[in-house]
Amino acid sequence: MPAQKPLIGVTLDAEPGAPGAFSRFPYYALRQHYLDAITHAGGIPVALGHHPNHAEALMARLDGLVITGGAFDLDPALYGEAPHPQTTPQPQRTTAERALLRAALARDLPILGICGGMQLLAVAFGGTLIQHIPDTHPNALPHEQPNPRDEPGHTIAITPGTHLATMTHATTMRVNSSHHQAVRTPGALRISAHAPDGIIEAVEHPEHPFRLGVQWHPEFLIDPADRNIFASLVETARSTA
Ligand SMILES: N[C@@H](CCC(=O)NCCCC(=O)O)C(=O)O
Repeated sequence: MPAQKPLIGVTLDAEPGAPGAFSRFPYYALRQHYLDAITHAGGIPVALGHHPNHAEALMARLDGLVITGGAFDLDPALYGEAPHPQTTPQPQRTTAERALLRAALARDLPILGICGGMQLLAVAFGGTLIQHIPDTHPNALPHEQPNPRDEPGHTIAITPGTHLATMTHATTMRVNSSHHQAVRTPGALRISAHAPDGIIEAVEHPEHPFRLGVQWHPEFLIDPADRNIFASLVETARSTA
């Protein structure tokens, strides 16, 4: 009997609703790329709403977790800082995602954090963030790339000997970029990729086979190695289900 496809939870963005928007009422939102990338890798994606009290029951039924990105920022109080003027928290989403992350960690599930999700993962392991790259890194690359997000914005160098290097079989990747913040210190995680300007582009847990955060959006599948990331997530979820 073929192995069952693993169920991979995927966090959602939330919009308040407005006349002329998708709905006048509050709604969840998510680009289709996320669910498509998991499906193409052999998993079954499951969209997760913002109900922290469901987190443990949900992760008990799921085999992995993807914490997606969004046009918002973590509350800097989570890493001991005062807010920067350019920092825009989304408390309801962060509360829900922190509960899902805690529940997934407690069950030793594979976790992929994408963009803002990488930042949440780093902070959960004691890391800190750069709240607004242009202020502290004036010579940085344009990490909010001017060209379309389905095109590469810059390259990254992958740290040899890391899980990211092993799963991608790559030393460099071409990635898109859509962020104004970045990981400043990785806490208990290790750095597995940098941009040419030194900005941290990936972090991972050194002992766990798949607790990975990436600053770019691999769900666009721009670089062939992006497919390896989702394949490794699904295979880890399948083998540990
Ligand atoms: N706080 C982060 C958020 C970056 C991020 O998740 N961007 C994604 C944009 C929307 C999307 O396409 O998902 C930062 O700005 O650094």
